[in-house]
Amino acid sequence: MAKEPMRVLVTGAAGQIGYALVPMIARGVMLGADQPVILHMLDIPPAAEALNGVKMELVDAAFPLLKGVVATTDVVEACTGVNVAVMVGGFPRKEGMERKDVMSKNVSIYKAQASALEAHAAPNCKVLVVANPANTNALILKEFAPSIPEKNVTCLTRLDHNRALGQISERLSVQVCDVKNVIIWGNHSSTQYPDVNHATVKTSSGEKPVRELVADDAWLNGEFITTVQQRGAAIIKARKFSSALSAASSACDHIRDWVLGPLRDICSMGVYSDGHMVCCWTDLLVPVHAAWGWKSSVSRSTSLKKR
Ligand SMILES: NC(=O)C1=CN([C@@H]2O[C@H](COP(=O)(O)OP(=O)(O)OC[C@H]3O[C@@H](n4cnc5c(N)ncnc54)[C@H](O)[C@@H]3O)[C@@H](O)[C@H]2O)C=CC1
Ligand SMILES: O=C([O-])CC(=O)C(=O)O
Repeated sequence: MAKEPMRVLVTGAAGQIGYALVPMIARGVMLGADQPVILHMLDIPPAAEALNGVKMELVDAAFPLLKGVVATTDVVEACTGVNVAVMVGGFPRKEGMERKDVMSKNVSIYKAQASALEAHAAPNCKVLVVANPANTNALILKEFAPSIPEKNVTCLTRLDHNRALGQISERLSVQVCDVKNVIIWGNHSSTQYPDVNHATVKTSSGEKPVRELVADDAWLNGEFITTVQQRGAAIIKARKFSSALSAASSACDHIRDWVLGPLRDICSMGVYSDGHMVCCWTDLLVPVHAAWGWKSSVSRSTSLKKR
């Protein structure tokens, strides 16, 4: 029997991440190839015409899984009945800025949208905050939507996780799908800690630790970490815009693993923390005292199986 459609909200849908993300959702990349979806797209009034253009393209692409599109500048209409909310709306940083430099503009957006989600989203709505500073925006959203369970409010560190996989794959000239179990600790900022201490690569003679195969601790403890930490800035320098297709794809990975699970490998996501960080996968739970991140920010890597 065909599944009931799930309603997926994308805020900032007329922007560059939105433009890359909505076709991925409509194709089943986020929720599965047998899951019909109704897309709710929100943007601000100055972007209404562009938003309508995105809607026209979604119609023109004739996605079989796409059962409806709500394109609106009304936050209540956008949030009504949504099962998944991907919060991309906000302002990106420009070259030379840190992500925290867009905080004052973006944080106020998350207060208003939290209230609308709290009042109108479906029960158990799962929220992913992408807009920067992603951890802080997620914290604001959680505070202003107290009836949404805190475990349902997350932010994106999967892009950093995927970047770490990509760097290891390039360094070792192996397929990225053969690299697993990197961890991103801390915030989606230049203070994050990409950790390869549990990471392995599938080889013809079994799984091998990344540290053993790379055999260059100076690189792993130095250039590798700064490359992942600074990758967003490097993309801005090269493209003059911040990353979009990789952010959209990583948002799909985040929600897919969360909703569809079960996980076999470690994945990284920002979740609410009481000051500790926990990394767990399969049945193994490894608590680590928080050495970075700020108090009550969302900053841990976790297996969704435990959530
Ligand atoms: N967490 C992560 O890994 C990443 C986060 N980002 C962040 O994602 C955000 C979006 O990036 P882009 O799509 O490149 O920016 P963009 O400027 O292309 O698009 C943002 C969209 O949000 C809309 N918007 C602004 N205020 C809004 C509001 N109150 N309600 C709904 N929509 C609103 C804008 O009109 C625009 O269409 C930025 O904050 C960026 O820094 C970007 C890449 C990775
Ligand atoms: O760096 C930025 O501003 C955009 C972003 O968060 C990323 O690409 O990681």
